[in-house]
Amino acid sequence: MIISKDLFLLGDQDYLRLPNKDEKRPAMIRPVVKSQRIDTTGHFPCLLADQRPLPVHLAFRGLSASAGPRPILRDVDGLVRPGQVLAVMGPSGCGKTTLLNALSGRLKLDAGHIFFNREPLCKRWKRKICYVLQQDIFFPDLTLRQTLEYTARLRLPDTMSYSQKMQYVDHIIDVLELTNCQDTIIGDYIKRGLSGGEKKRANIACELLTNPSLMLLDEPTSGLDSHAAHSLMTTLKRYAVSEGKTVVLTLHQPSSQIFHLCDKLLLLCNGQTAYYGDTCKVVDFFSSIGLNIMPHYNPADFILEQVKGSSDLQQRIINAAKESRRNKDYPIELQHDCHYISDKYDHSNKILPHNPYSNIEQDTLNAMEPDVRRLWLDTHSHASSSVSSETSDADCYFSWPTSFWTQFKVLSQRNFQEARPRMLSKLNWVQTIGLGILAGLLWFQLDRKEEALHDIQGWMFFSTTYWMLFAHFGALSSFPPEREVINKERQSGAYRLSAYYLAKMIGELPLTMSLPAVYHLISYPMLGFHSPMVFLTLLGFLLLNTIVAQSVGFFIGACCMDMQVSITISALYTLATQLFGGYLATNIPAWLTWMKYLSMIHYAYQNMQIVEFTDGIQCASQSKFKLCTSDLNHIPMSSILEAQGSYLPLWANTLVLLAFLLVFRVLGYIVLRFFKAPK
Ligand SMILES: Nc1ncnc2c1ncn2[C@@H]1O[C@H](COP(=O)(O)OP(=O)(O)OP(=O)(O)O)[C@@H](O)[C@H]1O
Repeated sequence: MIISKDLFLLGDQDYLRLPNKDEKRPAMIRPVVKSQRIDTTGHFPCLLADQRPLPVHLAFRGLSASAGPRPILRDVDGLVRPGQVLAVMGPSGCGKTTLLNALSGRLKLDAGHIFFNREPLCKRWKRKICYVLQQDIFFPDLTLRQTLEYTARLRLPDTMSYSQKMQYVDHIIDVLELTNCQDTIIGDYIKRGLSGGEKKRANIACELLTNPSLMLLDEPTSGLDSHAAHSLMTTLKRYAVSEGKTVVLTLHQPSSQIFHLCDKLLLLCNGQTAYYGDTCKVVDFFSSIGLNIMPHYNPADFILEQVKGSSDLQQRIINAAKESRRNKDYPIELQHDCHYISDKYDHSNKILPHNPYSNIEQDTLNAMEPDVRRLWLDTHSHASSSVSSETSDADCYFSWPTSFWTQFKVLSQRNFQEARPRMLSKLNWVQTIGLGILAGLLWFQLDRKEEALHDIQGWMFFSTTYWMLFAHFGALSSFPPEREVINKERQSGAYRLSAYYLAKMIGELPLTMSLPAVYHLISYPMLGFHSPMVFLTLLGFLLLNTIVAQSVGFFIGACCMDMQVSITISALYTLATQLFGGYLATNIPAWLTWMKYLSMIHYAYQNMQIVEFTDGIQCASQSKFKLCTSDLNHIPMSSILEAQGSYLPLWANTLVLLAFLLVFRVLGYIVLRFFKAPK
C-alpha cells in the first residue's frame, strides 16, 4: 500500500487525507503525534495544513567523524521520533556539538548514515531543520519583536500573507512566553537588553519560526537558573508533543526534573556511545553492569560521574552499550542487518537511480511500529515520484523560502533599521555638527583669491579625507559583528547572499549620506557660498567619495576575520592614500608617482578642485604663478592643478572613482561568496 504525501497526522486518530480543493477544509490544522499525550488547551495554533512540514523520524547509524587524525565521533547510533525529545549528554569535549553539527549536515562524516524518515539528509531536509546554536547571535539594537518579524518575513514562504506571518510571530511569542519583553532590545555587553534566559528563548523562537520538523538545540539550558531551565524545557517538550516536532538537544548537568522530560537519551563518552535508549531505563542499564545509583541521587549526575571515571570503567560502559545493540528491543532501523540503507543509497548519500522501494525489506517494514512505518511510506511515495524523474537528485531540490525581491526588500529595511542608531547616533551628530562649525570658523568666508588658495585647498582636502576615512572605518567596524548574524542566517538557508549584499549597499545609503551632507550644508556656506551649482556638485562628489571609501572598508572587513589585522591594513592604506592625495606632498619622487594612481583621495581631491576652481581665482599681488602679470590678473583652474603635477579631467576622475566603487563591491561579494562562506 502506498500512502500519498497528502496524508498527515491529525488528532489522536489516524492519518487522514487532506480534503480536495473544492472540499471545505479547516483553516488551521493542529498536527498531533500519535501515542503522545495531546495538549488540548488550544495553546498552539499552527500553520495552514499545506504549510506544515511532514513530521520527521530521525535515525542515524554508525556516525564517525574526525578532526584531522583525531577521531571525535565513533560509531554513534540514535533514533528519535516526532514528539520525542532526545537528550545528548556526556562530559565536556565528548562530541555533543560535533554530533549536532553532523545531524544538521554542517559536518562531513567519515562514515555513517543519517535518515529523515527514510531519506538521506539532503538540502530539502536541511530546510526542515532548525539548529539553535550555543551562542545567541543577534543584531543588538533591534527589539525582540522586530527580530522575529524580520525572521518571519524572510524565512516563511511567500505563499503566506504578511498578516499570516505576523500571526505566526504572535503565536511563537506566546509559546515561548516572551510577551512581556517583546519590545525590549536584544542588547549586548554595553547596552542592557533581554536577560540571558530571554535571549536564549529568543534564539529558539527565531528558529521555531521556520516551522521546522527537526529541532537541534545546543545546550539550550546553559546559563539559565534552574527555574528558567525547567520552564524552557517544559515549553520545548510541550511544543514537540503538540506540534509533532522531533527534538535533539545537548544537556550539560540537568536537574532530575529536566532529565525526565527527555524521552530518549544518548550518552557519549570519548565520542562513543555509552548508552542509547529510553531515559527511564538508563539507571537499570547501569545497574546491569554493577553500577548502582544511591537512593534520591540525581540520575543525570550519577551517569555523568560514571562516564567521567577511570578508562577501565569507561570501556566497560562502552562495551555494555555495544552489547545492548544486540537486544531484541534495540530499534530495527538501527540494526546493522537492516538493508534499506546500504542497498538503496550509495555512500555519498545520493539516491540511486532505481526504484528504492523495491529494496526495502518487507520484514524491516513489518517490524517497525505502525506510525513510523506510515511516515516512512508517506515520505517514500513522495521520494519515489521524484526518483522516477530523470535526475537522481531531484528529490533534493532546494528552493529559497522567499523570492529575491522579498529578501532584498526585507533585508534593506532591516539593514536600515539596524544601522540607523549606530550610524546616526547622538555622538555622530554632535561630531558632525561640531566639526562642520569648526571647519566653517577656521576657513571663514574665504575670497576666491590666490592668497586664500592654500586654505580653500585645505578645506577640500580635510573634508574629503575626513568623510572618506569616516565611511571606511565605519564599514570596517560594523562588518565583523554583522557577519556573525549573516553567517548564521546563511547557514540555515534564509536568503541569497546577493540579496543581502545588494540590500546592504542600498539600505545603508541614506544613512551613509546623511552626515556628510549635513557637514557640507554647514561648512561650505561658512567658507563662502558663491554658486548653488558649485555647492551641489561639491556635495555630490563628497557623497560619491564617501561611498567609494565605504566599499573599500567593506572589502577589507570581508577579507579579514581578525579586527586587528583589518585595522592595520586599513590604516596603512588610508594613510598612504592621504600622502599621495596631492595636498600633503606635491613633489613626489619620480619613482613613487605611480602610487598616486592607487590613491582614491587623489581622484576625489582633484575633482573637488576642478569644480570649485572652474572659474579660476584672482592673482595675488606677489603671485607664485608665472602667468600672473600686470595684464593678466586671473589664474585658470588648469594652472592650479598643473602646479600639483599632471591632472585628469573631471569625467576621468569620476570614472576612476566609480571603478573603485564597483571593483571593491564586486570583490567584497566574491570574498563572501567563495572564500569566507560559512561552513
Ligand atoms: N575543528 C576542530 N578541530 C580540532 N578539534 C576539534 C574541532 N572541533 C571539535 N574538536 C574537538 O572535538 C572534541 C569534541 O568537541 P565538541 O565541541 O563536540 O564537544 P562537546 O561535547 O560539545 O563539548 P562541550 O560540552 O564542552 O561544549 C573536543 O575535544 C574538541 O576540542
